[in-house]
Amino acid sequence: MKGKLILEDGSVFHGNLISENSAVGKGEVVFNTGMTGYQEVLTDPSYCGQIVTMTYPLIGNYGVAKVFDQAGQSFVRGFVISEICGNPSSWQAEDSLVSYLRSRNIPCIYGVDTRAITRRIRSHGTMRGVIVPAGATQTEIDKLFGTPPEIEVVKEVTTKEIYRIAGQGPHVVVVDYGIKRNILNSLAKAGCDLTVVPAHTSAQEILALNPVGIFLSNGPGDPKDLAAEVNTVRELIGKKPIFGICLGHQLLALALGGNTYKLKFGHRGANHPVKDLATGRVYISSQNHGYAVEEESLAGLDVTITHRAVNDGTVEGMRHKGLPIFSVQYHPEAAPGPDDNTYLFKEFMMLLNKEMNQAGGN
Ligand SMILES: NC(=O)CC[C@H](N)C(=O)O
Repeated sequence: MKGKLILEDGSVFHGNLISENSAVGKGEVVFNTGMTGYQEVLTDPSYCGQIVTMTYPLIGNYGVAKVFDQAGQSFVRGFVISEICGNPSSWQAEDSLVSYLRSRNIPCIYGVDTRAITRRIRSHGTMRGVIVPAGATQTEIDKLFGTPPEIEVVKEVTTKEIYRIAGQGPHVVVVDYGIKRNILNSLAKAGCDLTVVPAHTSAQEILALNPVGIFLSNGPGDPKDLAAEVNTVRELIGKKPIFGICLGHQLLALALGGNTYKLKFGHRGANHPVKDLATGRVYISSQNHGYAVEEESLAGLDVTITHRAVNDGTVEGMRHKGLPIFSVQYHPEAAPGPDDNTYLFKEFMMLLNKEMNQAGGN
């Protein structure tokens, strides 16, 4: 079935729809430059509300397997591919991407010029868009564009109930704003005993669980839409060691008195270089963010900038000067991407062990 992707600026990209049942999708159109990792991208809850364009020209060639899912379902509003591989080959493949997209009713358009889309987004900035059948009327299209942008995306992706992932080490409360499975795996692998709580959990409820430390997860949307969550983080500062990733990093910055802003077209891919400012070493990182922490807003706060994006200088990490609190904008858990940054989970463990020793010594 023929279809098209229409951007807010009126540009139209023609292609084929993967299924008639899920022909319509609307959301903010973003691009991801990863050469692999399409299944992790599809199931990363941080993409909730967005239509993702993959810039790599051939997607689906190693199929899909359960082990790569980052959540129980996909929250993307659409997927845009140049050439889709219907005949995958990999020892791990359990199914093809085509049937994965169809069985989950994920709106997908393929056979489109993804590089042209990317160039347009790069020059105009991120825009909203819709995926529709070729025959969609202007009234139908106007109606889709007429609906307001989604802001309650964290509510959609956060866990509905508290759950535990038992471990031998320090107890950590994980605030789930839309957590990727591999973050939970990485924390568990580092030795943490985990209690995962919904995004709206209050500071009192979190502290009542008596954690050694607190982890703030990744998640979709604009951090400034999360006033209650920012207040909660503010109440937690100074009480326990805190580690934040991506949205967690942004919420921490807002809670400390800093500011966030929207990037023109964001960072999404698996090979973004970040510089550790203390050592000068450059790490290759997995990234997925459309917002960032405003550097000037951190001046005068008790915060040191620890990492910076090599491509555009964006703040990619910070650390509190006096408290055991640190955060990164990129994804040390990778999935997809390189494992260069998993040492950060060990650093969190060191803070937790120190906290336990101090508590033991009191
Ligand atoms: N991966 C994330 O946590 C993304 C954070 C936020 N939604 C952003 O786009 O910047």
